[in-house]
Amino acid sequence: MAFDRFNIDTVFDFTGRKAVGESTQLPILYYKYNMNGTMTLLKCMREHDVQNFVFSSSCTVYGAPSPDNLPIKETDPVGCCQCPYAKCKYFTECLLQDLAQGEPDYWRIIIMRYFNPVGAHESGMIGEDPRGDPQNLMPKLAQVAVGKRPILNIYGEDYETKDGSPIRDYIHVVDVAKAHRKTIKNFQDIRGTEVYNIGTGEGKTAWDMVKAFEIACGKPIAFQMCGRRPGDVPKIYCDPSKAEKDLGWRAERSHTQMCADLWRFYTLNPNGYQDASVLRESGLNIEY
Ligand SMILES: O=c1ccn([C@@H]2O[C@H](COP(=O)(O)OP(=O)(O)O[C@H]3O[C@H](CO)[C@@H](O)[C@H](O)[C@H]3O)[C@@H](O)[C@H]2O)c(=O)[nH]1
Repeated sequence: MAFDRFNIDTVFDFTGRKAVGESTQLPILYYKYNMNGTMTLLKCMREHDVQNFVFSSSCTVYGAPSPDNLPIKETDPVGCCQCPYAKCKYFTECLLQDLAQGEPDYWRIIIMRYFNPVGAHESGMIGEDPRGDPQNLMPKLAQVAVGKRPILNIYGEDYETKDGSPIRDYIHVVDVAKAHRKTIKNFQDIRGTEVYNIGTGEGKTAWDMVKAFEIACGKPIAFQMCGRRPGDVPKIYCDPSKAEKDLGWRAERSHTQMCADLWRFYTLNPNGYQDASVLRESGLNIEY
């Protein structure tokens, strides 16, 4: 087991399934993967005296916030969740709070509430390679652009937004990675749990992302308007100022850069990581 073989002081838990719509169809799978895995990990950590834990949570724990309550802060209410995926994140946050209350001088737990991470590393060598049918907007958009999928469904045209499509706080995945690096220096100041919003603070509609992606790939995206997707919230974006104050982190990359980097990854890797052995053998060393 890794805990016996290595001298571990901090665990980052990135595991789990992550599709809102899919979770409404497969709740047992979500409860099994997204909660049992983290519980087992925490048990092993305690047995091996590892105190520092960073949990990948999600903005979905805020449920569907009132438009008057945006941008959303870490202190705003959580738990009124719209789908099983979100409930698993919320229940795991509850477990972490309970652990910290039980042993306040032992655990040092950072909960990162990601908004919508998208994009790829600017080298075009590291990106998302979904197995099977992707559920999220950006990989689907990229698949339409490369011709792997005929058309993009746009879920909802009657939300109260400038173009009728839902608003999200899309954040470049490299900015998310950088936020994690910042946490490592901060554990000495943490007792119990600390929660951070990891977003840009700016809301974009699904249409904004489609238009930005069309510019990145230089071609129109075939689309069709569909009804609302179960479990979707109309509008959410965050106040990320706590992460800036405590961790010295803020998002630096725009939504146009997210699209450009994602498109570079797809054009350089049309078969995803099927060719990953080539990457390993090349001795690639990517700097963050
Ligand atoms: O084919 C698609 C897929 C999505 N959307 C819309 O695009 C937006 C974003 O959807 P998606 O990319 O699936 O993200 P979310 O449902 O907002 O949830 C994502 O973002 C959360 C916050 O980080 C994560 O916790 C979840 O894992 C992740 O699925 C939503 O308005 C969807 O309705 C479409 O219009 N068509």
